[in-house]
Amino acid sequence: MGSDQKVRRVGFRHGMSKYMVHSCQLLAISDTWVCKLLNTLDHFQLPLHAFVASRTSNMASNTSLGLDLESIWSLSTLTHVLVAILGYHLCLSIYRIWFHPLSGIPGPWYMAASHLPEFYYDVLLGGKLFHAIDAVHEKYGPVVRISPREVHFDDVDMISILYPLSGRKTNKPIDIGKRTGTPDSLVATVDHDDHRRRRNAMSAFFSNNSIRRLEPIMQERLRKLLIRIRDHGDDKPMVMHPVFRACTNDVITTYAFGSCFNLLEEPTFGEPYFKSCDILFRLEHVFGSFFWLADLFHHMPLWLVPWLVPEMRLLVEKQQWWIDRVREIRDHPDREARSKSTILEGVITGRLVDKDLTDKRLVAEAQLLIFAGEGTTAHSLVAAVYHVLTNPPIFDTLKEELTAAIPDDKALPTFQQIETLPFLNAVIQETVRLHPGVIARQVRISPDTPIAYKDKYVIPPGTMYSMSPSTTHLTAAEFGPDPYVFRPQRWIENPKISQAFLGFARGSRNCVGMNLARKEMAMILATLFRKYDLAGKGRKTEKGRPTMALYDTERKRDIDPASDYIIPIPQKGSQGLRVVFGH
Ligand code: HEM
Repeated sequence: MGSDQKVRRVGFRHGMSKYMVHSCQLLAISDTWVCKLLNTLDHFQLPLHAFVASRTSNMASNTSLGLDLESIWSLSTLTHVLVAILGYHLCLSIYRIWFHPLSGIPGPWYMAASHLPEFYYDVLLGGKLFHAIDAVHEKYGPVVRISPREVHFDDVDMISILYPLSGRKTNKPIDIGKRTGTPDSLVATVDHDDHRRRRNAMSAFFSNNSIRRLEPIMQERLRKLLIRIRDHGDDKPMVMHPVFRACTNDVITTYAFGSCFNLLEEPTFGEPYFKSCDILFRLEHVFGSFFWLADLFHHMPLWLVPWLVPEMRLLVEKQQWWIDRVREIRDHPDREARSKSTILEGVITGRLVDKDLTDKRLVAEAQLLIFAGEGTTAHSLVAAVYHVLTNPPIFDTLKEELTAAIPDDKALPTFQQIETLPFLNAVIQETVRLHPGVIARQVRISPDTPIAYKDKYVIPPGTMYSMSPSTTHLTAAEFGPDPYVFRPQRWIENPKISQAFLGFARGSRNCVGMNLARKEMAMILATLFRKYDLAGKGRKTEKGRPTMALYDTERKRDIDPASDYIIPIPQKGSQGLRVVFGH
């Protein structure tokens, strides 16, 4: 185990003991509170009966006593209701720990007993369950029960069994739709067969051949990106996340609808809009814990949302734009004859059934495409730039490869030039391993077939099970003794390690946009690192050559995930990756 990983592990252990203490405190507090309440009520019972009896005898002569009696009765009813609720939860917890079909799976009793730990880590602490899960694996082994109804794995040998490409049905729980507010989008589709039909309508747009049509669109955006960087001014730190997010948003919106918001041209790179979207991500765990709240929120009319949450106005405006575009395509009299150059045109005119073509589902699909296609790739791009700039030997190897492939440093790269560059591809793969743009657990359900774990345990059909890239990518033996270290060469030395890679998920529900994500990353990284030289301590730069260097950016604070809100979020107060350019 490398020293960095040890540090991380010790950090986890420390974090875990802290979390355990917190959860025990929480349970203890609620327990004490409940005991106190019961004692008080118990204590109250006898005097209450005596009081009721004495008052009842006087009732006929004093009408005001009727009111007292009512409040007394309601108090007594409340006592019974509370005791019944507590009794029910106690029995349920006992059942879940000792008699549930998952009771033999290792894991802490409090996670088996209730959803309270999930609520505590994800809602109260803010997206921290993923750290707690790592610590639970460390203590209980590669298969653990992390909630009354979910089993989590950290075993590379299970990947092909848990995430098959074909051969058995793979469902998803309704949770994902509730959390994201897109219950009928592809990623949240519960039923296996519905998913296959919807995925087929979209997947052709993401083949390597299909995305070739995006080359001029990407090049045009890259030209704009370079202009914005030049105009930003020399030696002035540039916050890169919104810049990359604007770039990826423009590309995916154009591909989905045929036009975009030109966020790269906005002075703020669309940051206020992104902040507006992030509120939805921040609500994810709250909605996951309170489905009724999710339903209430997602069923309210669109105009009411900014009225209740003014910060979401910009997102609602974009949602209205998506709705208008979807209706325009779907309700076009000559729908079938329309060209199918955009994803939405393809989806709408594809072989779908009526229930797939409702306003609600199509807008959810549009929202999924935009959200899945922008922040994810931008997050990984930020991490890639950080690692290349902090590792001069990696920068030099990449520069050498790019210089050979793209002889003219004033020209933008073409798809053909960057397609087969082993080191650039290794940089991308290593980045997504350490910094996947989707950090959420990859949850699935096998609806009909039980899943066996090495003759030890059987996961019954209908059970939620999951794996997480943030766990497996730091523990799998495939990644050697230094899994926390950014070392692209590992992918060139041993390509077989890809069998432990979960960055884009695996199986029939893996990331449909991964070719696009890889291509966007390759084009943006090739453009930046071909044009700019690395400046900094001990680096000799040629006079007149453009340079780039990191500005006050730390891995733990600004790059590593501190919270899981589907997308990874860095520590509070972080400004993310900042870079200074010189021209
Ligand atoms: C580095 C960038 C990206 C990463 C790390 C990533 C990762 C993932 C992962 C892990 C999933 C599976 C989620 C689950 O198990 O529930 C997924 C699904 C998906 N991704 Fe990506 N993604 C990236 C970029 C993109 C891009 C550019 C698009 C383009 C629109 C995209 C579209 C989708 C869609 C539509 C799904 C749902 C697929 C399905 O359920 O069949 N992703 N992505």
